[in-house]
Amino acid sequence: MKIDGVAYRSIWVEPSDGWSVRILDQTKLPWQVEWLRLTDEDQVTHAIRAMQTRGAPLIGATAAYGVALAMRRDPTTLEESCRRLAGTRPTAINLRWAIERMLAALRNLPPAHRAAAAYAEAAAIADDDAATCEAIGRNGLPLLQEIADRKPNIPVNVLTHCNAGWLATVDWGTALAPIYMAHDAGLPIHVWVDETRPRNQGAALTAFELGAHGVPHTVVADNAGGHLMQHGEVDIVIVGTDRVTRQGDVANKIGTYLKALAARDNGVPFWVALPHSTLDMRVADGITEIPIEERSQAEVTDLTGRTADGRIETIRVVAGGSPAANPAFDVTPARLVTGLVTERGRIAATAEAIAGLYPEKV
Ligand SMILES: CSC[C@@H](O)[C@H](O)C(=O)COP(=O)(O)O
Repeated sequence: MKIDGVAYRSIWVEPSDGWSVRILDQTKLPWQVEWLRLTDEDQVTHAIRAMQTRGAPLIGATAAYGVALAMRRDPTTLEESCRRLAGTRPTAINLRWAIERMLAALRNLPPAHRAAAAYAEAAAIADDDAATCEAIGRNGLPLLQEIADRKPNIPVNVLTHCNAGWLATVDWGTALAPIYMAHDAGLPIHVWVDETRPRNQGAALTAFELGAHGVPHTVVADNAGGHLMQHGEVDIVIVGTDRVTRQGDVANKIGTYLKALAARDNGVPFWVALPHSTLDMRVADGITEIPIEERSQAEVTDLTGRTADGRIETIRVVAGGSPAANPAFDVTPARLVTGLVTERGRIAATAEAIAGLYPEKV
């Protein structure tokens, strides 16, 4: 990914000291590009909870570096640090996946060797995510190419929800990776960006990313998708995900399910892009078995933006004493999903296809 022409990853180790960890403060985007420097596990847990860093794969990589920072300070706290980091957010399974990988790599090492091994394992997780997302891009590209072939010189209209781009991963993104590759290959692409209330990941983050990459896009209110589909303005929906069950149910940002329903009603293909770290083979039924994060009411009652004179301000938009509810994710049943784009290829969202592609996970 590039910001102002400079290539970055979404997380990296500060080269000048070789141990502190840099992340973009996503609560400041798109108004300020501010790289935070994380120096201990507490800062990492805060960054994940407060969503300074977010997106399922990136949360996993950040937690892995949190373990490394904890091991640098006190290598005898491995189990406790992993428990704390794993408890920061409940829905994205990548967090548990990364912590379990860290535990497996470190548990049997003498404490004196744990810090170095933890940094190496966290770096391997980050490298794996970047390479995996790039492969997702390659495997998703033919979906867009096929549509472009059917309507030469007319933009392929993709609708996406939330942010599943490089800000949600170490690099490339999941749902946005095929879009970047299609754009770079010269396909005419236009993206409908759902604003994604309450936290506006679409309006703030996806629009920022696509703009930085020069991809034509339009931000729409979350409620616009069904209308656009009814009028033939959407060729394909591609979203990311925070957890996919062994039967293919998909947890993703709240509002995704409604897009899947509208897509089905209008014959629009609904694809879900995911890395292997997002598969949770321990659960089958997403609706009853995936814990859905409930976040603060303030995310619904308040809006943050930049004033004309450049100040970042938060204002209340909900009437006086009205309470709010804020479920952060929903589950789209596998029957509404056209298919899954993974680093190993594209498959149907069925138990058989998932088990066939990932036999080592069964
Ligand atoms: C590639 S992460 C999956 C996304 O589609 C997802 O909804 C997401 O961005 C994660 O939610 P967030 O609550 O912003 O961490």
